[in-house]
Amino acid sequence: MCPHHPSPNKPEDIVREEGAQLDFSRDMSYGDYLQLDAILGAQKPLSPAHDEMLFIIQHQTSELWMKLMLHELKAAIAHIASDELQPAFKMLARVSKIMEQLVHAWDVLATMTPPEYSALRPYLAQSSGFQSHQYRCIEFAMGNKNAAMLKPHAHSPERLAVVQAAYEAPSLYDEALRLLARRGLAMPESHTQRDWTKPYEASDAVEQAWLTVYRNPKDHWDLYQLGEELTDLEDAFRLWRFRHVTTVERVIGFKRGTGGTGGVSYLRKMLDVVLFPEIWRLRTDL
Ligand code: HEM
Ligand SMILES: N[C@@H](CC(=O)c1ccccc1NC=O)C(=O)O
Repeated sequence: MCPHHPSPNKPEDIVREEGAQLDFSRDMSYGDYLQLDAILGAQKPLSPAHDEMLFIIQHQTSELWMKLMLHELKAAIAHIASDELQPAFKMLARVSKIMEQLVHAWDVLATMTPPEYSALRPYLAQSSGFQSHQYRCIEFAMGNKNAAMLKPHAHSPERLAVVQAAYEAPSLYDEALRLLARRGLAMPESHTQRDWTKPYEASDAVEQAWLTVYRNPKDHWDLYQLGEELTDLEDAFRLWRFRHVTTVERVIGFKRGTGGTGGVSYLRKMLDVVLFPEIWRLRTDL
C-alpha cells in the first residue's frame, strides 16, 4: 500500500475511488435488465396474513427454477436425439442441482406453522400446485405421462397447447433408449417407436441393454455416464416429492387438498412413481 495515497475506508470514498457508475439516466441498469419492476411487482397477497408473502415468493421462485429446468431439459433431450452427449450431460447435471435447490427450499416453507397457514388457506380457493403447467411439463419431459393432467389447462387453449406438446413429445428416457439402440444395443421396437403419450412400461430387454453398459463401463463410457445422470435426476426428484408430502402433512395433516385430491394420500401415491425403472432394476441384477 502507498503511504502517500492510503486506500479510502469511508464507504462513500470507496465508491468514488472505485469508479462505480452512478448515473443510469441514459444507460440500462441492473433493474432494467432483470425486469425487476415486473418481478417485484407480482406479489399481491389476497389475505391480511403475514405468511402469505412467504407462500407467494416460495411458489414464484419455484416456478422460476422450473422455467430454467424446462429450458435445460428440452435442450438436453434435443442434444441426446442428435448424439451430442457432452452438452446434454452438463444440462442434466444442472437440472439435478436445481432440483436439489428446490429440495432445500422446503426448509424455508416449513417455518410456516399450521395456524399460520390456516390464516391464508381460505384465500387460495380451489387453486393448487396440481395446476402448475410448468410442473406438469417437467413430469411429462421426465416420462410420467397421464392424459388426465391435461384437463386443468383446458380453459386456456394457449396453455393447453404447451402442456399437450410436452405430453406428445418423447421424454428424456425415450430419447435415451433410442440412443442406446443407435449404439447397437439390442432394444425392442416397442421402446424406440411408440405412442409417446402412453405411460412408460418397464421391459426386461431394456434392462439387459443397460446391464451391458453397466457391466462394461469402459466400452460404453458415455452411456454409463448418461445412466448415472438419470439416476441423479430421479434421486433428486424423489427427494422433492418426499419433502413435499412431509411438509404438507406437518402443515395441513390429512385434510383434502384445495385441488380436490385426498391431499397427503394423493401425494404418497406419487412417491411410488418410478421414472427410469430399468436404471434402478439393473442394480439388483448386476
Ligand atoms: C404449505 C404448503 C403446501 C401445501 C399445504 C401443499 C399441498 C398440496 C396438496 C394437498 C396437493 C395435492 C393436490 C391438491 O388436491 O391440492 C399438492 C400438489 C402439488 N403441489 Fe403443493 N403444497 C404446498 C406447497 C407447494 C410448493 C411450495 C410447491 C412448489 C411449486 C408445490 C407444488 C405442488 C405441485 C406441483 C403439486 C402437484 C403434484 C403432483 O401432481 O404430483 N406445493 N400440494
Ligand atoms: N393444495 C394446497 C394449496 C396449495 O398448496 C397451493 C395453492 C395455490 C398455489 C400453490 C399451492 N401450492 C401447492 O400445492 C392446500 O390444499 O392447502
